[in-house]
Amino acid sequence: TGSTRPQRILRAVQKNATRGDPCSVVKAIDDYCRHKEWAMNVGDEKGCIVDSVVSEVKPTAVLELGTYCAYSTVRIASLLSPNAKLITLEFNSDYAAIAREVIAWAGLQDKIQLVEGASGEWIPRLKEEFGIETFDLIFLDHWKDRYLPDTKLLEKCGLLRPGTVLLADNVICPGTPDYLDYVRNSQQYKSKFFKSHLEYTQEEDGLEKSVFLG
Ligand SMILES: CCCNc1ncnc2c1ncn2[C@@H]1O[C@H](/C=C/CNC(=O)c2cc(-c3ccc(F)cc3)cc(O)c2O)[C@H](C)[C@H]1O
Ligand SMILES: [Mg+2]
Repeated sequence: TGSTRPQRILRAVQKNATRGDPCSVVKAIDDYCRHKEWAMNVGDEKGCIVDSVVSEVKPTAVLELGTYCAYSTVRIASLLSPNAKLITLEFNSDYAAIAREVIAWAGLQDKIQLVEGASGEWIPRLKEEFGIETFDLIFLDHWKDRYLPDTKLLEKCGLLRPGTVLLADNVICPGTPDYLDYVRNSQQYKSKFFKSHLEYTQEEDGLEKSVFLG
């Protein structure tokens, strides 16, 4: 009954990061996953691209699909304006528990609402449960075969507006072919690929930024 990788990541945060300092939390996770054991965080290289998109969009309502250890949750939330909110969906209760601790260590509990549940069940409830009209930015980083169905569900639920930005991780590795095909060929999206590398490796990967046109 040893520890899990997320538990070891949380321990690295508690050991090496300063409470209330999101940047030190991000750095502690990157240092651990680069030098001790790989984990599927968006990472520091793709993370800089995420930062630039967040800074450009200046979102007040952000949705993240797939929290895992809350690396990207903390990274994005640390860049948000005082009144902005980030909702993150995680359906694995063990990961959700770790993520809550990482978010607390970063001191970002007031900006982040972690919802423990599946995207398919919760996307239709976000308007009613959280008073959301539409999202300004959506970060997709959950199971890769769920990017497309969940994007269609977001459209159906009226959670996208002209200008909403969808930012998708791993469009090369592991890859999200059906999603890429959809956003790149649909008249409803203006899509752009940001070439990068798989977190902590030299493998090719990248992010797809798709603006919903309505
Ligand atoms: C009901 C299901 C849908 N609804 C859901 N609703 C809520 N939460 C959901 C849903 N589906 C999944 N989640 C949660 O999101 C997380 C899942 C994250 C998944 N990420 C990857 O698989 C990946 C792989 C590699 C990779 C690359 C190269 C390799 F060699 C190995 C691995 C790299 C990367 O950057 C990656 O993000 C978490 C583990 C899982 O519980
Ligand atoms: Mg990813």
